[in-house]
Amino acid sequence: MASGGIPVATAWLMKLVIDQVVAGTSYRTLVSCALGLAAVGIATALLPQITQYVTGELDRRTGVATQERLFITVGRFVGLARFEDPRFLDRLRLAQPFSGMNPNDVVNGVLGMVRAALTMTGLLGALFVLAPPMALLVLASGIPILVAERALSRRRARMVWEVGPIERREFFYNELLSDVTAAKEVRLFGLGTFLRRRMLAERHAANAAKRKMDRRDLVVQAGLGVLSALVAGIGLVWAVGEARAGTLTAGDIAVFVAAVTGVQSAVRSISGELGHTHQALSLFGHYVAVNTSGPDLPVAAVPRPLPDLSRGITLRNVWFRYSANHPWVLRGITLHIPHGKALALVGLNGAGKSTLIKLLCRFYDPDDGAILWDGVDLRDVDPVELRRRISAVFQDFMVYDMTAAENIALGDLDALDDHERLRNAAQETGIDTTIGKLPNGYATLLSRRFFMETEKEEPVDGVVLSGGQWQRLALARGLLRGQRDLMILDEPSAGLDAEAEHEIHTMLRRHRAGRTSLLVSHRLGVLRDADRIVVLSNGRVMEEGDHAGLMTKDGEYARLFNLQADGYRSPVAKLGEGEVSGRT
Ligand SMILES: Nc1ncnc2c1ncn2[C@@H]1O[C@H](COP(=O)(O)OP(=O)(O)OP(=O)(O)O)[C@@H](O)[C@H]1O
Repeated sequence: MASGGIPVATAWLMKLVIDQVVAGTSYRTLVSCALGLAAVGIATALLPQITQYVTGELDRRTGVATQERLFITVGRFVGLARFEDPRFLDRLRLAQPFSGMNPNDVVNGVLGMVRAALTMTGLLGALFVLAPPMALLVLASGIPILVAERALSRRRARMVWEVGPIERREFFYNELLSDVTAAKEVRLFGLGTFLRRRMLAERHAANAAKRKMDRRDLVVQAGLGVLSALVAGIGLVWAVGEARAGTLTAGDIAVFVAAVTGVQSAVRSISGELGHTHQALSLFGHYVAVNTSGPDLPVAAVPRPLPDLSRGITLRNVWFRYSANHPWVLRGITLHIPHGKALALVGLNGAGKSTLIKLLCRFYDPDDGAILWDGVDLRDVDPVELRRRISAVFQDFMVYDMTAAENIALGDLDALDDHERLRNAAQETGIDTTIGKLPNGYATLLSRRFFMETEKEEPVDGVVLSGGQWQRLALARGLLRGQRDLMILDEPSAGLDAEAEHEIHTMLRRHRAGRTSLLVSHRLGVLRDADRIVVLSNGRVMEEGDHAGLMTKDGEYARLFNLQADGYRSPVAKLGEGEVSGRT
């Protein structure tokens, strides 16, 4: 605000100094005016620095507050569907501070406009005193500037939204080219050039949209600049004529020139700020839209209490598809997971096993039918409470770039500082000895993406585990959750060697004895002792029974089981033996 008044004060004090010099007033008065001018000069020098610091601090504070609020909202989404919606992901990207969203920009824009309006009003006042028609002309010349800037900022906001998906794809290729997991295939299959070209194609597409916008900006701004110069030129010619006729003093001319250029620059500044504020508001709009997007799955206002599981979980005619544009994945599934028993799900790839598990965790709701926990519909209970009762090891478990202790503790954050519990879980899955041998034991960073945080001056590298070791660690994370009502194991031994698989399954068998569990594995041998085996095919229950019963029935389960068993028992196929020999 203070800096808004400075140009006005400078122009007016300047006029006084010039007029007094010309009129030959006393030295004392002249000095006091000059001192006033000097004081304004000091303020002119200091205010931009102070403003810059204050703006920076406001940016930092609003940045923290908005990021925190945004991720509290994102954390409240119960299901997964939003994270699979490209439109939502675009919006989420634009709502984040790194994409330029900063609510403080709105505040700064408004303050900037007020500041410029203050300057403009002061200078216009001065201009009006000297030359009323000129004041009106300058004011009128501001109108096209305002209209043009508003149209430009609307266009720019639309462009930012349209470029969003393009930049997200570019980021995806960028990540692929710098990610160590992707690096193997990228190098072996020679994908570097292909991916780089795709990344650059996205960049070119984004640049083309921005260039088009900048060109439009250039043409409009140049036109506005010429218009302003014309108005100032007309004014100057008029002022010189008036001065010659003796109507204007030398000081008047000084203030006139300062006022015309000052008013014009204030009008430009107002319209520029208007454009920035409009853009900041439209980015802020994405932030507001995410924050007010409401729950992704309906949550009961007064959730029903979730009883301790005593009878079991029932799926009653469950139909599900990922969206109206996707095919049905589950087509009328009805099955019961009895309390205290182990139920195994078997089926070919894509049969719907993992989908069924996701519904049990209520990451999605069935489109039709219901899932009942001791008779209570999952839709009626608090999802946080439901998940507290479940322990799970997913097929695509997470590998966190954190320490070994943290990687296990993420299964139950209460155990973060409970070394005893972490070790017990690690011992159960046979990973304790491996962790013990790491350079920093449980405090070893299991990643080479960052350096370890140690006391040492020199940076210390993290450690990389093998696939099977990670699998054991993920299992330890699941087991850390202890005695939950339902234990879900989706391919818990996929990466393990034969010995480890046997050892882990013996341990899991012991662990799940008397507990309700759901198992999924393509290695049918490890499922054979489940209390009940359900064969899914194309989203339907095809067969159901125990191992012996299903083998006697000689249906799909028996076919798959025998196929796998034959693979182990039958001698190596003769065909091709000759071709293979001699090759490495
Ligand atoms: N997030 C998703 N969005 C859309 N379709 C999906 C999604 N996840 C899975 N599908 C589709 O649902 C079907 C069932 O997938 P699901 O992962 O449940 O199979 P699965 O029986 O677990 O298979 P697998 O044995 O290969 O793990 C597949 O056709 C798959 O393409």
